[in-house]
Amino acid sequence: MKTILVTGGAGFIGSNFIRYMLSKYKDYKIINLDKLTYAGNLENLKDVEDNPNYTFIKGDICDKELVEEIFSQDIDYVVNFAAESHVDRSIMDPEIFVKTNVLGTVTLLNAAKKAWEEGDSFKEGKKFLQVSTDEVYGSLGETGYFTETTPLDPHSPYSSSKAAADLIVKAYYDTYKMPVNITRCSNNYGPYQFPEKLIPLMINNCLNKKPLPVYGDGLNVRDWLYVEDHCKAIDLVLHKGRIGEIYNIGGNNEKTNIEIVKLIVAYIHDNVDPTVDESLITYVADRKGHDRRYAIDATKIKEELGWYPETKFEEGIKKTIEWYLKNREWLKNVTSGEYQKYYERMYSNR
Ligand SMILES: Cc1cn([C@H]2C[C@H](O)[C@@H](COP(=O)(O)OP(=O)(O)O[C@H]3O[C@H](C)C(=O)[C@H](O)[C@H]3O)O2)c(=O)[nH]c1=O
Repeated sequence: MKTILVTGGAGFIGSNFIRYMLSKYKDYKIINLDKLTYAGNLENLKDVEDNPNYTFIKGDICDKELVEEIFSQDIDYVVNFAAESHVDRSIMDPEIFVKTNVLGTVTLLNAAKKAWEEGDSFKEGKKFLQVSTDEVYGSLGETGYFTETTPLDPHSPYSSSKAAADLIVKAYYDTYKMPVNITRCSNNYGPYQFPEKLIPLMINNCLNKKPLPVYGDGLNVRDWLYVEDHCKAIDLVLHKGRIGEIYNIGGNNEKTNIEIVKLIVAYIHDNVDPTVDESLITYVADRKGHDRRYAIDATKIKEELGWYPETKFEEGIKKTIEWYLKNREWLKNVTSGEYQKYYERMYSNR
């Protein structure tokens, strides 16, 4: 029996992780601490809300009192998903990214340290897992891959805040020998992703026959990872990762943005609405400081823990689009109200 504190569990990756863990470990307790920002949604966990092993707490990881109170329970693992994660929003409004991503991480680390310390060391079997991103490494040219030893060179306020948090986590290992791991994943896709990110945004716009805004020349490259494969990797690192280590988690699946958009258009055209076609694609002003290419070398996690991305992209993207088609009500709910204002602000002057 283990108790895991999952932060940001009502978000995209966090909710997929909670679902995965509850179904795999019937005797694990999961506490989900989530602030329920615009991107966190309890609808994402409707199917598990009555599970006796699952508890939800609404709150901010920056709230020291609340976090310390949660640690009055015997927490074995922390998996810190809670983060402001959208690069474009970080360009418009950096402050909240530093607050949640950096200060929030330190608040969690401090509470875990206080609860787990035993004399000069830490109680057995505890771990703090920081979920990070390949964006901390910066941008690649046409060749090469990020390894765990690639120097940090973040460019956006978002990636800089994540790099700062990674360094704080590392400092707690270097200084206090706190049991930590850092994972750095590539671009995730799959069910429950908020439609500010490329794939669900394009699906939603196709379904509403709205222009498909492609930044710059559309040739930026991302390495796409199916969210369930990411959850499996985190589970492995949590249980078997060597203390103090960083693990890259990549999809081994590089695609240009325009390839992704055309693929979504073709799927919707062929399966849903034949009037949706590539004429919806609209090239718009580029993202400021837009990283050109991300590509991950995931040799370490494969060799040490036997993990590799199992889901082929063709299969994953099909499952993803079909999930959005089956969950149009969810899509409609998350894109009403505030989302419209965000969309106007983000795209009207591009
Ligand atoms: C929303 C949008 C995006 N794009 C481009 C910009 C990027 O080159 C690519 C993917 O953008 P997105 O914002 O979905 O994701 P990234 O900026 O690569 O970052 C994502 O993957 C990493 C790992 C994280 O850590 C971030 O949290 C996560 O948001 O599509 C467009 O061309 N048009 C659009 O409307």
